[in-house]
Amino acid sequence: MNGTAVDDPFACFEGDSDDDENDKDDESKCNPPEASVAPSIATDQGRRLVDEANARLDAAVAVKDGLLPVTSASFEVFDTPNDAGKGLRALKVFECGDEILREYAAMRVPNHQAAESLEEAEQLHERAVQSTFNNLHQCTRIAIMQLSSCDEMKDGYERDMVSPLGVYQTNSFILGDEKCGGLFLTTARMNHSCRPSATHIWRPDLQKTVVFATRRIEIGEEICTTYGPSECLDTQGRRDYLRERFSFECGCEMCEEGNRFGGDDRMIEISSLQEDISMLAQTGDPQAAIAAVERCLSLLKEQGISIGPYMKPILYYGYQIAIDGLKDIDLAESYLSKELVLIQQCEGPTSPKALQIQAMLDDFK
Ligand SMILES: C[S@@+](CC[C@H](N)C(=O)[O-])C[C@H]1O[C@@H](n2cnc3c(N)ncnc32)[C@H](O)[C@@H]1O
Repeated sequence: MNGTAVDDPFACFEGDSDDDENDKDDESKCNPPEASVAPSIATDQGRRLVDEANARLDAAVAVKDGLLPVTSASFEVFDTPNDAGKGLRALKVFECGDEILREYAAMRVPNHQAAESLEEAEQLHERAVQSTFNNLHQCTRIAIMQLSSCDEMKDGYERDMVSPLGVYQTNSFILGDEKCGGLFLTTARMNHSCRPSATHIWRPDLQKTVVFATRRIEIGEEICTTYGPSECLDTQGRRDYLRERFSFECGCEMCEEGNRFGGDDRMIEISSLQEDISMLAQTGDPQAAIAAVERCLSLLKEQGISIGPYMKPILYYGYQIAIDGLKDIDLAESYLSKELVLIQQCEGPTSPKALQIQAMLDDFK
């Protein structure tokens, strides 16, 4: 049977997101009345009820700290119909820019350890992952070990041979500039799509990862993010990247259905335009560079990937070329305004980057 409520032994928590503003409501839902004040119930059944209530109270606190998965009436974990294992799917309609969830890291591990060799660096990393894992609350260790692991791809591997390192490598990602990686129990359930419906961003100001819809997501539709690559590649290129980097064969709709989405031809044209833009900007042909920017933006839109990581550098190029090459302030302002809308949708309206761009726009006035 699908769904977090059934699969997850800790699934007693409700709430659209782990939003601080919702915390008070969530607490009143999760706190069983008088749970922590043991009344004088002498029976075994009474004692068991109090123990259960206290366990729920502990767990309710834990979910606020990223120690347990976030559960919600807005999405659920389900078994995907293809080879991608579990995934996240929408239980309500999300519009582009809607926040889907936010959560603290269950586990954070520093990335940069001084080492003499690659081998030593790998050993240090493995030790750091293992010792961080060992120090976690038991319920978090159990929740982590329920996640998928690239170990499972290896021949002869059984589920009970999966290691914390394998799970960490499969599910963690780098936290912005913070020189460490993080594993997030709910975000980790999002599969990759080369034409994603969502994006996840580490917000250092909140110390949380936040997931936003990058287009309308219908009820029942899978919520997918992108694991990369950052440049536009054809199907073969993207699949090679994902196989080498993450050890899986991408089965997303864009890879499976190729040219239904204009696929390879369009992606190859976008890729060559990306190269043209930087070359034209450097060789002092700003008019041609701006024409390439505009063509690129319209192809990204046609491809259905115009809200997300591909778009940001193109808009930034447009802004730079308009300022430095064309000296056209109005055009520069229009690229910056588009970038602001994009960042507000992908990182949140009060994110540090959105506020920074807003301040730049205010300077134009
Ligand atoms: C971060 S986990 C995502 C959640 C995972 N499916 C689960 O069951 O918990 C990454 C793993 O999901 C699978 N996966 C993610 N995106 C995929 C895709 N587009 N095609 C095939 N498998 C995918 C791969 O096995 C990958 O190693």
